Amino acid sequence: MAGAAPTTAFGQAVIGPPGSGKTTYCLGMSEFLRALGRRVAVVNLDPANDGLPYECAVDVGELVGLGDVMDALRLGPNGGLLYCMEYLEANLDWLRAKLEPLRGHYFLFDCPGQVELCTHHTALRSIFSQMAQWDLRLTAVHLVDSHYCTDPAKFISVLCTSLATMLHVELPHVNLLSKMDLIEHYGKLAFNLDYYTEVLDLSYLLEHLASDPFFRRYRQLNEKLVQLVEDYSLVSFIPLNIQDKDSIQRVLQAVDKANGYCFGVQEQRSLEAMMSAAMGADFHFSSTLGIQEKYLAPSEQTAEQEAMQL
Ligand SMILES: Nc1nc2c(ncn2[C@@H]2O[C@H](COP(=O)(O)OP(=O)(O)OP(=O)(O)O)[C@@H](O)[C@H]2O)c(=O)[nH]1
Ligand SMILES: [Mg+2]
Repeated sequence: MAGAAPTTAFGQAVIGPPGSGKTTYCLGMSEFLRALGRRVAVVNLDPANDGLPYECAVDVGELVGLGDVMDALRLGPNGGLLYCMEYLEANLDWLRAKLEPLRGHYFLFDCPGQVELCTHHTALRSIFSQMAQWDLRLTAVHLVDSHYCTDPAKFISVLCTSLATMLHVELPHVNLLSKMDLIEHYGKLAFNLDYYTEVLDLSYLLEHLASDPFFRRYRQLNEKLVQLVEDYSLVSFIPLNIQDKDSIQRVLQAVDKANGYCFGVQEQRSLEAMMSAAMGADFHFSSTLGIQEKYLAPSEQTAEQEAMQL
């Protein structure tokens, strides 16, 4: 890797709110990367994740069990999960010993969905910064459900949490709008898609909110929040349809650029050339990535599923 020692490892820290699609992303991205010829190791850092759909190289559940913590310390799921992450932070030699034999792999870290872990709690950030000391160059891949584009107020809150996450996690960063295969089912968006992905002039969002009597009272607050996001001008999104290889390719190019992987000698050829060589027309994911029928856009449902619904 240009500028990278032979021991340098690369990977993605997959973060985002509960249900945003992190685990499904790790499955889809790992299949895509393996088709590209990368040796992939998926590491589960979410003690609440059970029934993992992917081949898990390291599972934090071997170190600390959320159920045990909740029982022993009489904590709820959220407090229990934060305790587990603090316990992992205090026992990083365990994680290092697990990762060492995987040198040469490309890592995907499937992280917990608690928003506070990415906006103000320090455990996850210090785990990432410790990994940087181990010469593991990560890109934070932050998933946000594209459903939030359907409501201006929700989109403003997503902009704020995305900005707070970027400033707190302190990693090269890519924001994704996930579940784009469902976007048409959410009804007509107020603006076209690149308004949301490029985060263009947010004053239009405010106009939209002002028309709602409930939000009219909070106009000044919304103006300040929008101004904060615009002042930093850090937030933008890449739309992701996890079942579409061109969509994943665009995400991977942004991720590889962010953490410097793309400047490496390992893949002299451009990613596109790698894709067409490795993918061909017949590349397909091994399953619907565990996306339950109820989440599948009708176009994705097979004929027999449709027949069953008649
Ligand atoms: N249609 C569709 N459904 C998806 C997609 N990604 C995830 N889902 C569904 O959304 C639900 C949540 O997905 P997960 O991958 O478990 O989300 P997560 O972020 O790991 O959730 P937590 O582990 O609870 O934080 C599952 O039922 C998935 O099948 C997608 O791209 N499209
Ligand atoms: Mg998950």
